[in-house]
Amino acid sequence: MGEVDEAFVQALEHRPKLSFTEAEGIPLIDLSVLANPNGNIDKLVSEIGNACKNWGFFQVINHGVALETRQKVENASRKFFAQTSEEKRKVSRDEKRALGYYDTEHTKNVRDWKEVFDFSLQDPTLAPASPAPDDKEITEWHNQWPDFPPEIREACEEYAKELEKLAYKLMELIALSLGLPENRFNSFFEDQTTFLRLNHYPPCPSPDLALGVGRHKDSGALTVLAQDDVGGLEVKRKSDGEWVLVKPTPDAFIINVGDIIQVWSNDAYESVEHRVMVNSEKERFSVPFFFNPAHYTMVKPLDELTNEKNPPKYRPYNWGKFITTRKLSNFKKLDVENIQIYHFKLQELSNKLEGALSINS
Ligand SMILES: O=C(O)CCC(=O)C(=O)O
Ligand SMILES: [Fe+2]
Repeated sequence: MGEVDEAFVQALEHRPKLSFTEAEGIPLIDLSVLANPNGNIDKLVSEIGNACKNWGFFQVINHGVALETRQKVENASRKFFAQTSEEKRKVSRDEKRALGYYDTEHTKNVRDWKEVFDFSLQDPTLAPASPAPDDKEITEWHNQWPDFPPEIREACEEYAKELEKLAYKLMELIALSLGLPENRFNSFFEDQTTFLRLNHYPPCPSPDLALGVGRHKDSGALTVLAQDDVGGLEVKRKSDGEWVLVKPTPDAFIINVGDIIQVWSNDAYESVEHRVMVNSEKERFSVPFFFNPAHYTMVKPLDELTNEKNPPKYRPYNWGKFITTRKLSNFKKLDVENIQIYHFKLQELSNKLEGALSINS
């Protein structure tokens, strides 16, 4: 099949299997008890803790986000992506503008079969001007709203606010599940760098060779994802390393632990690899909400979760510098692996550190 450009072709070992065996899927958690002021949340906290520990991924239902709010974004997203490239490129992301439309993202140096539109929850969002460790200059990320469809801005802003409430609730439940006070994580998000992404995966002539998104872990704290009814998201099951399809569940959100929770929890909860398969017939849409802390956050294992027997497994890293290093890497092909949390891991892999730091220079 010569129809897919070489840039999209995955190495043999990373190509998707197009037939699946029926496998145990990620946990489904009912959040309805949160709507009841006298509800006992102990059972819920333990379900969330088990899901974070054993899977790093789960779905939630009865989450309090109105279906209409979600549908408005999905409809606006369909209308936006149905336009010509020329129209979409009027709001392009580039080295200077961190947010907007983009269709050449690479994951692990292979191009993804997708196009995206990024916008941040807080407009503007403050972030470092460059990845250089000594550069203290701060810049503002501004949203770039397209003219069409006219309702896209309001739909996205309303959705982002609703999702933020859900993300805080989930972080509170995760804090409780780690034996921490409910509000332990809240202050990290005061000047948050949270952003949302409209993903469009067009039909692909060779779904056996390319991926919508190559295998990766999410680098932020927590991801709350809405997927449509097409399916394609696969999660690497912790118990046996098999890729498991996350079957679409109507009106559910898919939640996953990101790298920052992994570090905060000192590996009690792990960020899990996932990827997106594409489909030769159907296009697919999804909307992740990436809940990310303030740029000045020094990410490190929480003092309460470490002690002499369980010493910190990571040295602190600056979240703003991490994310700007990642963003910049989208615009130049790296000859080294992109920055990853294991580069900050103590003891193990310390020789990898040199390679990671050279990205910054
Ligand atoms: O589209 C999806 O289902 C997941 C996308 C994803 O993993 C990401 O954008 O980080
Ligand atoms: Fe992801």
